[in-house]
Amino acid sequence: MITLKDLTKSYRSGERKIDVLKELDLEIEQGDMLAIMGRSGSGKSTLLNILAGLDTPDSGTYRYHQTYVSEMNGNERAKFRRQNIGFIVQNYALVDSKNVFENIALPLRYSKLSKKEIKNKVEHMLMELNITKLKHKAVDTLSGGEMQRVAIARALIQDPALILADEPTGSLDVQTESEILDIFTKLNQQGKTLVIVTHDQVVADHCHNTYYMQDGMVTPVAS
Ligand SMILES: Nc1ncnc2c1ncn2[C@@H]1O[C@H](COP(=O)(O)OP(=O)(O)OP(=O)(O)O)[C@@H](O)[C@H]1O
Repeated sequence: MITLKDLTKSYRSGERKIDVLKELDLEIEQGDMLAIMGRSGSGKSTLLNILAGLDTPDSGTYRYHQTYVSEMNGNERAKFRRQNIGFIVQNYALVDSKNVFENIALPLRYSKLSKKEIKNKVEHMLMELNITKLKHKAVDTLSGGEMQRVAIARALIQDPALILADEPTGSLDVQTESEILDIFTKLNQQGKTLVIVTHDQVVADHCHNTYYMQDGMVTPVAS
């Protein structure tokens, strides 16, 4: 599904150049559920942002099925992202001024769907994630677990094939983490591919494969 080849990425910080990715290679199979672990600052978020098309490598290639994302311009990447990627972050990134329904509907704002079609889609998503009763609530009144369910619903509303999650359970208690992991497992069983950046071995244990990021590269961890 995905082939990353010889990816490099550096950042400048004043006079200093930080080489974050150093000729990184990675293959991700369709239907995989993959954890990426590694120390703070090792480049996990950088890698995830490149996979999402939010950031670009300095060199190397990123192939998604038959298309080269690494050759796309900004507009093409934005379209690629809308069509293929669901992105979930640790702190949910919900819009406080909008309620649960409106947050989940956000990615559809440029779609050609009618109001009724959007309503149906969002209501289906609310049901799937068992949060129908939260529909009209302000997001800043929700618990962490509820916020993450809303964020997952929003990430899934366009039915992306690839779900990228950056520390998705990092702010949650053990019980809520377990519920979110069950949701991820169910999504994977429905055919979604998941890549999860995590510091948490419990999360990695739920995945089929784990990679460790170090020295700008990823290596598989034997299970
Ligand atoms: N936009 C940026 N400008 C400058 N330096 C950056 C930028 N983004 C990341 N970095 C640096 O690149 C390195 C890798 O950062 P990254 O966030 O990818 O690591 P990480 O493994 O996800 O860390 P953490 O586990 O703490 O989230 C760090 O040294 C970071 O300071």
